[in-house]
Amino acid sequence: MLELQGISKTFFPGTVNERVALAGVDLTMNEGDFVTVIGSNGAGKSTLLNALSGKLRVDSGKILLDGTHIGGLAEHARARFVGRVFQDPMAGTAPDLTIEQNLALAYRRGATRGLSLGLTRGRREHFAEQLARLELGLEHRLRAKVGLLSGGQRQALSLLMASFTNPRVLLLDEHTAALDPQRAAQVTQLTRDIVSSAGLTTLMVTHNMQQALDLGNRLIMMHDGRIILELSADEKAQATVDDLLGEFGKIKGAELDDRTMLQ
Ligand SMILES: Nc1ncnc2c1ncn2[C@@H]1O[C@H](COP(=O)(O)OP(=O)(O)OP(=O)(O)O)[C@@H](O)[C@H]1O
Repeated sequence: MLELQGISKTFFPGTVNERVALAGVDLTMNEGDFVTVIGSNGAGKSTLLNALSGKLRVDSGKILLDGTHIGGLAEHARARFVGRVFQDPMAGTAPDLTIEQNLALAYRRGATRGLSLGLTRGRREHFAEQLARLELGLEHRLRAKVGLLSGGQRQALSLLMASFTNPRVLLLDEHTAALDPQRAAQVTQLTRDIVSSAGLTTLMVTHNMQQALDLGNRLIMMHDGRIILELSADEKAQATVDDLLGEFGKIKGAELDDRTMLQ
């Protein structure tokens, strides 16, 4: 179980640039919960994921994984149990390394430095099996440099790498936003398959309302550093994009991203 208890973060406190990014967020996720996160611009969505991954330290509040406080652990220490995929397809993979080298690095994530990549025959076979799940033919290109892949292929690979070691928490930060609609749909489907087959506890930020409704079993809406709406599985199943836009309409001054408005 993952529990966020009153987590808060203010950037540049006490200055003219002060920004309250998280204002006491409480969220409890059970094992296997897949929560989609939507919100206005600057609502605190990325900051929430950064707080969970350890990229930034919160000012107050607790992050508990099965009752253990992990808020004090550095990002590299959390990498063992937190997987993350970013919006930028270039962010999750190393372009100058081959597909198998990237996978090997993901495989030993969180292990002590200095170990070899351990690219044994058995390991390569395992990688090929995993890559075959993507249905992109990458299992035949284990020694190709990742820099040669398309954005969609790299994002699919990032997703596989992030989920490879069965992380306790998977964080998806608008991971389909930079892809064309066809590739985005493919990576969305892959997300559904990978998360459900491994039963991963997942938080996914998206500006795509339909995607937020289609994926996952719960939905939260954020504004001004707070969770202002939570939908349970049943409520989410019945909700429409218009309902969500209606909820946004109730927030005074909420700025929605152009990508949200265009849907
Ligand atoms: N590193 C930072 N330094 C200063 N302010 C920051 C930093 N990161 C985020 N903020 C501010 O914190 C607030 C929340 O930002 P955050 O990026 O979490 O929002 P978001 O919901 O992800 O927004 P968007 O959908 O526009 O990407 C904003 O006011 C933002 O300007």
